[in-house]
Formats: sequence, C-alpha cells, structure tokens
Amino acid sequence: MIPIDGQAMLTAADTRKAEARAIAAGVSADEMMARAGAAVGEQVRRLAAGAEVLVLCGPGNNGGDGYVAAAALRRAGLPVRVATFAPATTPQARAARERWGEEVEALAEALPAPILVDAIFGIGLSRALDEGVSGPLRRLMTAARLTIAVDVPSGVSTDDGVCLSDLPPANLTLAMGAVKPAHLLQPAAAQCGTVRFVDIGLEAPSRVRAAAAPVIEPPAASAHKYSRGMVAVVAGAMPGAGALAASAAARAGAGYVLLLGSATDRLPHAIVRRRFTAEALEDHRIGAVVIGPGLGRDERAEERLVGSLASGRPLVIDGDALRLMDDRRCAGAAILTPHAGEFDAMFGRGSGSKIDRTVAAAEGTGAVVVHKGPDTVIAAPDGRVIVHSGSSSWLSTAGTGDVLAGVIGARLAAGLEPMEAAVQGVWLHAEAARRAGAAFIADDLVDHLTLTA
Ligand SMILES: NC(=O)C1=CN([C@@H]2O[C@H](COP(=O)(O)OP(=O)(O)OC[C@H]3O[C@@H](n4cnc5c(N)ncnc54)[C@H](O)[C@@H]3O)[C@@H](O)[C@H]2O)[C@@H](O)CC1
Ligand SMILES: [K+]
Repeated sequence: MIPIDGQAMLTAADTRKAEARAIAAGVSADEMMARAGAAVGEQVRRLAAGAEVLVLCGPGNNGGDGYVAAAALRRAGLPVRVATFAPATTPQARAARERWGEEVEALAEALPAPILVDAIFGIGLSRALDEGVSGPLRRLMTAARLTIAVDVPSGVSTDDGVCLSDLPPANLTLAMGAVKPAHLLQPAAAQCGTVRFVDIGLEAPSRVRAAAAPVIEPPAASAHKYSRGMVAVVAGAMPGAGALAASAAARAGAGYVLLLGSATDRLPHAIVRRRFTAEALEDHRIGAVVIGPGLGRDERAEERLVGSLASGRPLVIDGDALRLMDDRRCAGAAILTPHAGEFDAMFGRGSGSKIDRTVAAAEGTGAVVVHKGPDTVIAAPDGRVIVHSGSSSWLSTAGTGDVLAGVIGARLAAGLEPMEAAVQGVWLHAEAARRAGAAFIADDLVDHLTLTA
C-alpha cells in the first residue's frame, strides 16, 4: 500500500476532470471502475486474511467500486456479502451490480461482519446521510473489527473536510486515484483513519500536495557558522517565547543564533544575546529574522516590528507580530505563521476550505502563509500548496508555535526559498513531536528536533 506522502491532491471537481481526460484518452469509465474495484478487492483480501467481508454499496460509482471489489473477493474464495439501500444509478455501477449477480441484502437488516467495506458514498456526497443510512452504518462499523472506506468515508465532505454525519472513524481509507482534501483537512482526516493511495492510472496534475519528508543535506565541507545560516530572534514582553524560538533555530541547523531583547536564564550558551536595536539587524549575514513569539503588542513591540521590517532581511512573522500587521506590512514578510485565531483576525473567516482561504491569503499578501492547526496548510503566493496532516495532537500546548517559528527561521537562513523553508520547518516540528511522545512541553520539543530521518 502506498503512503500518501507527497501525493497530488485533487478536489471532487478536479477528480471528475481527470477522469474525463482519461476517458478522452481512451480508457473507458468501465475500465476505470474495473481498476478501482480490483485494487480495493486486493487490499481488502490481504487485510481480511480469510475473515468474512461485508461490502456496503451506495447508488453511485463509489458503490460500483464496491460491487467490483465484492466480485473480486468472491473469486478469491473469501466469504463475502453485499448490502445496499438503493439501486445502482450510474451505467457503470449498474453493470458492476449485475456482474456481482448474487443476493444484495437490505442495509437496515444486514448482519455485521468482521471486515466492513464502506462503498456507500465517495466524492459524490452532497448532504448529510439520512438516518436510514447512517444508523445501520454506525451499527455495522461498531460491530466490525476493521472498517475500510473506499475513496472517502461516507459522511465526510470531500472538498472542505467537514463531517456531515456523526459516525465512528474508519480504520483505513483507500484514496482512489488521488488524495482529496478530506484526507488531509480536519475533522474529516481523523475520520479516515490511516489513508493509503491507490494508483488507478489517473493523471493528477495539481499544485496542492500532501507533505513529504524533506531531504536535508548536511552542511558543505567548507561550511562555517555564517554560511550555515544566521538567525536573529527578536524577543519582547515574554522572553521565554523568544528563548524557545531561538533554541529551536539553533537545533534546526542554524549556524549562528542571535537573540535580540531580554532573554531567560536557561538560554543555551551557544545563543548570542544582545539588546534590541534596529542597527543590530543591519548585519548582512542575517539570513532570517524571527519576530512575534512573546513580542507583546505595546509600543515597544511596535517599534521592534517597524525596525525588523525596515531591515529588509527575510522575516518570519508569528504570534503577537501578526496582530500588528496590515496589508502594507505583510508585503515585507517572507513567511507568516498564523494559527486559526490569528488567521481569522488577519484575513476574516471567508468562505471555502482551509486550503482555499490560505491560498487567497498567500496571493493577497505575497508571503508564504503557514496556516497552523491540527492540519497545517502552507501556501505560496505562486499557488503551490502543501498540506501537512496527522501530526501529534500533543502539540496543542503552549510554546509549540514559538518552536515552529524558530525552526522555520533556521531553514530560511540556511538559504532555502520561503516555501521550502516553511514546508521543511513544519515537517521537522511534527517529527520532533512524534519523537517526544506523549504530554511533552515545548522545551522538550526543542530537545527532540533532529534533521536526520
Ligand atoms: N471520478 C473518478 O475518476 C473515479 C471515481 N471512482 C469512484 O466513484 C466515486 C464517485 O462516484 P459518484 O460520482 O457516482 O458519487 P458517489 O458514488 O459518491 O455518490 C453519488 C450518488 O449519491 C447521491 N447522493 C449524494 N449524497 C447523498 C446523500 N446524502 N444521500 C443519498 N444520496 C446521496 C447522488 O445523488 C448520486 O446518485 C469516487 O468516490 C470513487 O469511489 C472510481 O470508480 C474510479 C475513478
Ligand atoms: K465510501
């Protein structure tokens, strides 16, 4: 099974276009479904290990994939039953239903099986499930040992990651042909369980991709502390936050970290402390300025932000500094790292998915926008997007955003372009959380940062 890391993401409409292109290029719709259903059948066969399978089929092509998979499982000698609540409506699904040929049970009366395949709705879901569907589905999912969703779990909205129906999560979701927003955006992503990509030969040109592990080269043989990247962290009212950002920058590969403003006692000795002056930022060797963690929002914070913006150095703007930004100031930033509250305060709640809104923010500001949360959307002004999902929920603790800002600052100072720096930073931060395990504090996260895979 193929992990989704680095895979292209398509919306429901994009998927239909890709399917239409494949059909225009000579692959019939029946052939597409035959491939999809066969691939689902093969994965289910491996996981079922001989146990009984119940395939739930809806009226559309998601159901069609289910009928094809059921027939494949039967050919493979597995005990398999099929249940539905509605006749097949598309020509391909009707043909697949006929090829199944055997009894189709009524969903409401179907008895549970240890392996459940949810092929009720895929990208065609347009509203919440009727209780006559969600009730039996909930009952059968609860009784099953393993639920495998075909394409997306029934009840989640493909393009915005909203859960339209209250159902238990699937254990595994097979993303057919391309990753969809629902596989990456919360809360739908959590409903998917583990997501694996199924290649059905669909061309998926997309500027949006799932995050993948970065390849980080060690410093060149001739490297010195300044060539490795010099990061200046501008501290403020809450020195601990600046210290976290500075420590994280140092651990994320920076060659030299300068903390400007008041520091805490426990700052590593390797970090150079200085009073904040705008002149201190004039050092041309500074490759990134991180400003915002614990900055405060008072007059002194404002002065430091103005000084940082005037320095012309690439800026990572986080936390309090985001609250002091306006359109003109954003134009001077390389990377903005708002969480949901900061994002809404800057750009409004708007419409569309988190991906759409982040793309609009990046285009509008000209900066890379890292829209943080249980799903993090990273958008560049040129339209590239990386979505990072599935990171540790223990990250929901104070100070982890300060750490992220420092890590991104280190990658930016290392010479990466802002989008790549942000993408690497988000991955490294999530990886540190994975290594830190359960109930860490932001300081622990710094200790778990590593650049090796
Ligand atoms: N588009 C593609 O490129 C491919 C699609 N395939 C499969 O086809 C699926 C999409 O098929 P469809 O477009 O037929 O969509 P679905 O099978 O997801 O469902 C569409 C049907 O459900 C009805 N419906 C929507 N919401 C409902 C609700 N809440 N209650 C009752 N009925 C509701 C619609 O009116 C329509 O009849 C994909 O998810 C995937 O599984 C694969 O077979 C192969 C390639
Ligand atoms: K499904």
